[in-house]
Amino acid sequence: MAYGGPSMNPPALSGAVPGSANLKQVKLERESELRIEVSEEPLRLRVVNGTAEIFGSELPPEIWRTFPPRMKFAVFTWYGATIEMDGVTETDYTADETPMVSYINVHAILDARRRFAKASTSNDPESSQGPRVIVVGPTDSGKSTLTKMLLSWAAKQGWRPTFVDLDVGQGSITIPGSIAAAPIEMPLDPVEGFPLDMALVYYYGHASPNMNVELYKALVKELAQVLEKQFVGNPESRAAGMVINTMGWIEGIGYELLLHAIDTFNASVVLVLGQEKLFSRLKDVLRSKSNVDVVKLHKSGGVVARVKEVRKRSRNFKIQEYFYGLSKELSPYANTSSFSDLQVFRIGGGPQAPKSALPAGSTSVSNPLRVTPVNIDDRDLLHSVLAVSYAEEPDQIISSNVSGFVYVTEVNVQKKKITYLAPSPGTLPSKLLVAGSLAWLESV
Ligand SMILES: Nc1ncnc2c1ncn2[C@@H]1O[C@H](COP(=O)(O)OP(=O)(O)OP(=O)(O)O)[C@@H](O)[C@H]1O
Repeated sequence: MAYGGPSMNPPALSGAVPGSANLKQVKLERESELRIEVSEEPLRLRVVNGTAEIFGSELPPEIWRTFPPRMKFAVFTWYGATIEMDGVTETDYTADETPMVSYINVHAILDARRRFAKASTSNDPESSQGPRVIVVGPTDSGKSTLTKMLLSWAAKQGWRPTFVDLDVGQGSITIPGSIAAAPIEMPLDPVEGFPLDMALVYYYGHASPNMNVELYKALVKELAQVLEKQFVGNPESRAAGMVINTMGWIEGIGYELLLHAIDTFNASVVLVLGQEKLFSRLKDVLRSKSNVDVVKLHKSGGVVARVKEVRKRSRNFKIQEYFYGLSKELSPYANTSSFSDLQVFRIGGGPQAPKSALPAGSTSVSNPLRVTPVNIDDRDLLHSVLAVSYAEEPDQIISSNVSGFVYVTEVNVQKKKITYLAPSPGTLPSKLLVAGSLAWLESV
């Protein structure tokens, strides 16, 4: 089967349904998908006949679901289905050339490895460890989408795999600028996405690892160590293994960081999406590791590329979603504290000059892991997103995960008061807050 670009087949049965101007039915043949870009208005959709799934998560029959503006997704069917849409889309078309068969084959192999790990009676940490999958590839190759599918298919079969998100640029579990992990107990909701309630979150504070590479690595290591400890006491989740999503930065330092993640999480399966060069580099460099499989997979023709501006906007939406909910249905709580009740810290000395930019022979003197207090008076914090650390002392900040985030809406220097939004009421679980370079303007 060829996995080239989309084949723009006209839907076999398509047209307005009497009763609503925007109601349309689409009949999908087996192993084909309906690719949709939602317009600025929400779209309702349901399965009328047959079975269909969105990125690995099956849609219940007959029930209307509402998809938010600008969402891009595909409704895929293994055996054929009729889909009904109510609303105006930006684009919708069917495609029968998809890489889904190769993706489900990967899932089947992972499933067999999970069973093997579960059946292992020995205490050998190797054989009782399920697959540790890392998905890598350039930007817009469909990494997050493949990650979702693998997790949802595994959860559907009763596994409880751990999702790890190392992509600080977009942030699937929580706001961008974070790395996080969460157990996935059931197929992901196609609209709600990843569950946040049991997530283990570390705050890096920037949208690109470039801003402080050493900090990024330190947090990745911290997260991996905590998960490792959790696996020791939990054979079920150990056998289910993990699926790790990475960022699309695959050149230079980005490539080094991929190798660092593969090594730190002891990945056993590296899935390379959409780039021959990366596949061949990783295959070469990991050749000596007999327990690591490097697998090349085709990118889906349905993946929608996002330009820099769109990425920035989607980061802003993600922050907005954290405080206001997906459809702005939540109201965050505004709190005011005295400067003296909170302590805000920054990690590292701001952006580091790349080595190449320094005079020959010199090295940067700033310590990228230094934790320094921020003077709240200087108003720099206005519109910042701050993480609430679980650290008890400032020197524990790097090794501590965070309970959540606040957004600074006002800094009153005269009264020495700071006002912020928080997703839940009451006092913050900690007085130690962490600042980065992540800011947000509510109007965006
Ligand atoms: N088959 C498909 N049909 C329609 N839309 C799709 C399909 N596959 C992926 N998409 C959409 O394309 C966009 C990009 O996909 P995805 O986020 O998986 O890429 P990525 O490689 O993880 O991106 P990043 O560069 O941010 O790491 C998403 O909005 C996703 O929902």
